[in-house]
Formats: sequence, structure tokens, C-alpha cells
Amino acid sequence: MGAGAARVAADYIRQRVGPAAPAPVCGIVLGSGLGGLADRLVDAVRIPFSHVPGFPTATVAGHAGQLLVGTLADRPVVALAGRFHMYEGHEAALAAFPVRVLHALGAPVYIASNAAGGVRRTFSAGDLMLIADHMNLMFRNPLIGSTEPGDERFPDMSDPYDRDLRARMRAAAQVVGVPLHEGVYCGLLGPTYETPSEVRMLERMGVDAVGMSTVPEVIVARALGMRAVAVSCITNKAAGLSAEKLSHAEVMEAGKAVAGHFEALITEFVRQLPAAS
Ligand SMILES: O=P(O)(O)O[C@H]1O[C@H](CO)[C@@H](O)[C@H]1O
Ligand SMILES: Nc1nc2[nH]cnc2c(=O)[nH]1
Repeated sequence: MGAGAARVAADYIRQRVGPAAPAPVCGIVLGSGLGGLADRLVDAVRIPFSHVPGFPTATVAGHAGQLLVGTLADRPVVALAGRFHMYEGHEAALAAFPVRVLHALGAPVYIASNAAGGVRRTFSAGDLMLIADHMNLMFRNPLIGSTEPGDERFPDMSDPYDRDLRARMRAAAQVVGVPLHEGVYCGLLGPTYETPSEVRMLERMGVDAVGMSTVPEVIVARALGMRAVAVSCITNKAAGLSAEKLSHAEVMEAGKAVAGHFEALITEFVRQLPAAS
């Protein structure tokens, strides 16, 4: 799913919202249990994923499967309540396709959010973590294949999560009084959660939080020259670090429990985002 398909999807979305709609200051993807932010958008046009050309249907519980165009903190934004994961059977390029569409709509900044297991032992459910860097242990890359027009062939990944945007996210956290950790996110293919041995391996490798998304999206954002920033909601201690068994129901519950903090943080961040980032 490349640049041409993204233009088709963007044209359809523009037609739905009307030609007068301003270009978004950012595009936001809302992870498992974090879709409540969509309800904070004002004057939102809601488009089911199934209507957007090239989008498959969202199949994961806690992912509403809607694209919204509206304003947040009086700034024009596009938000996706839900995402596509490789464990649903999608290629990495399709998992990252919504980011191409956000780019085609003119968004210069990509904000990812996700639910993740806490590998850092001091993390507990309800913590928020700004992603400082990631590890791609999905062993898939969305840029495999011929280079799409506008893509870098060999994108630099020395600073995938934009330094300035991270500083702005920390500042927003201070303004709204939300504690914000910072650490390394590791993307695994899923859909199984990890074994305790895998979690110990990840810990030794320097991973702070583990999930099954975000990495392909950020790779494509970087290939397109978009600035990326991402927040993980720690929904559980990773396997073996507590006596609890892991379940997606628990992940969604924990996501909802931290929704107030998460929404306040992202809303303040968007409020402070410069017009041409
Ligand atoms: O990354 P998001 O989509 O927020 O969801 C995370 O939570 C789900 C597992 O409970 C997986 O999809 C994992 O990636
Ligand atoms: N891989 C993975 N994804 C998650 N999403 C939410 N919690 C977890 C977890 O513990 N592991």
C-alpha cells in the first residue's frame, strides 16, 4: 500500500469533509483502550475505516475503526480510533498505510499511542511512557519492496522520535500535571503475549515497554519525512513480572483507567504544537 493508494484515500477523506477543511497540524493514532480521545474532537466528521479506500476493517476489540477529522484544542487534526496490526494478517506496509494517508492529508507530525506491557520493573498499570526509541523485533519492515515516490530508500533512524517534539510532550505533561516516564518500546509480532523468559531477554536488551504496533507506523513516518512522537500507556506488568495472567480485556480496562491523563496530555501537546512543525 503505497503513495498512490494513500492519495486516493486522502482524496476520498477531503471529499467527505469538504474542500474548506484546513490541513491538519498532526495525525494521531489511538491505541487499545485509548480511543476516548476521539470524543474530545470538536465538529468531527467520523468516517468508518471500511469506507476509506484501501483500509481493511479493524478487527481488534477496543479499536473503534473510525477516522475522525475535526479540531482538538482548536487545532485541526485527524485522529484514527484504531489501527491495523500485523498479527491480524496484514503486511507491515498495510499496518503503516494510515500514516501514508495522514501524510497525504498534509499532516507534518505523526502522534502514535499504544497499550504496552511494562518491562521496566518499576512500571505499573496506568503509567504513561514517552517513547525515546524503539526496537524492531517484528522482523518485518514496511519499506520492503520498490521505493515509493517520496520515500527515502534508507531512512535514518538515529532519532526516530523527534527530539523537539519529545521535549514538547514533557512540557505538556508538566502543564497538565501528568507523570510521564520515558523509555524504549519494543515491537513484537504478536498476537501471543510474551513468555517470562522473553521478557527477561527484553529487559537485558534495554527494553522498557513491549507491544505489537507503532514500529511500522513510525518507520513509514520517518521515510516520508514526518516528525514522530509516541506515548505508551502501560496497561500491565509484562509477563512474569507479576502473578497476573495477561488478557486483552485487562489491557483495555487499564487503558480506559488512564484515559483522563492520556487525553489531557495529548490535548495540551496539540494545543502547543506550532502551525508548521
Ligand atoms: O498497540 P495497540 O494497538 O495499542 O495494542 C496493544 O494491545 C494489544 C494486546 O492487548 C496489541 O494489539 C498491542 O499492540
Ligand atoms: N506484546 C505485548 N503487547 C501488549 N499490549 C499490552 N500489554 C502488552 C504486553 O504485555 N505485551
